[in-house]
Amino acid sequence: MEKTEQNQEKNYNQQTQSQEWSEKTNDILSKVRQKTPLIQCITNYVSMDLAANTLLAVGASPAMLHALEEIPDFTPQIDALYINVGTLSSTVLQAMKVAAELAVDLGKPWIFDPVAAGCSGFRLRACLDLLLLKPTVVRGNGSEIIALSRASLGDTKGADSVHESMDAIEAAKSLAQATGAIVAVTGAVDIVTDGKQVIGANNGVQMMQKITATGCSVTALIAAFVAVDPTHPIEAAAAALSVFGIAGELGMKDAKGPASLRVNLIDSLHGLDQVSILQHAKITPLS
Ligand SMILES: Nc1ncnc2c1ncn2[C@@H]1O[C@H](COP(=O)(O)OP(=O)(O)OP(=O)(O)O)[C@@H](O)[C@H]1O
Ligand SMILES: Cc1ncsc1CCO
Ligand SMILES: [Mg+2]
Repeated sequence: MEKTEQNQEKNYNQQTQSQEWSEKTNDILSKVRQKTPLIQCITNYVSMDLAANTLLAVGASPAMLHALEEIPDFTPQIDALYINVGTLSSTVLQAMKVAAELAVDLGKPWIFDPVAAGCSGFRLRACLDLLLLKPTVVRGNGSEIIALSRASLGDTKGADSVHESMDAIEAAKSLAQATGAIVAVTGAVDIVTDGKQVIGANNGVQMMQKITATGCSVTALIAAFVAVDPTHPIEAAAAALSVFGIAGELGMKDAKGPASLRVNLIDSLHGLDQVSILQHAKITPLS
């Protein structure tokens, strides 16, 4: 086959794969709207409002219940558990561990956001302990995923990343291999890996970094997507990342800055339809 023909075939295959990913994304969002999964969120105080509104906007039911005493009654009722260590304390860490163990025992997915993992010994140890409890998906920024994969304190700026997501691809792959979790890294390009294949989701706008807890909220969204498609967590994670990014792109059109984008993001998520998803989703295999 000639080189131009080979290139044409490669382009055709890539376009077909992208189209299939867009359709998958639309299907999973439709399932969330139909099934309205209940998501228990043990998350940080900063993110509670935006994460709950993100879940409601796509049709899921958020429940921000984090008391240890409530876990035996409540966790059996949920469709997925979301754990985020953003404003960690020893009390809430205990509740996180008990809830994660129970979710695993009950066969329910749990999704982990290791905010600022490389910032302090207490936080790093807590994150490494939680990883041993077998999360279905881990989603962090570049610095968080690099710190976890090296199991060491590292270059980071609190909850903000000092790394590009693409710089964390190898770290994400080795973390996925070591833990058995699907690992997602957000940034200019979001990536998702099971340790072998790497999928890129290329939606979103830079201004999303200027709204606190957008990362926490997209992890909550991943939990809702995995809740309705628990046997395909890599697809569910890529779809959630793309959907959140598309909502950011649409919301940016008449935003004046981060505050109006925050409002528009929720409106766009709520109004997202098949046409917008098929037109805007940019998910492609990177390897
Ligand atoms: N440069 C960028 N261009 C486009 N989208 C971006 C960019 N940077 C981040 N995003 C998007 O912003 C959202 C949050 O990602 P980010 O990596 O900032 O998470 P985070 O650092 O964990 O945030 P937080 O801790 O505030 O919750 C994701 O949906 C991501 O795709
Ligand atoms: C700013 C901040 N600090 C702890 S959690 C959080 C929200 C973004 O991760
Ligand atoms: Mg974060």
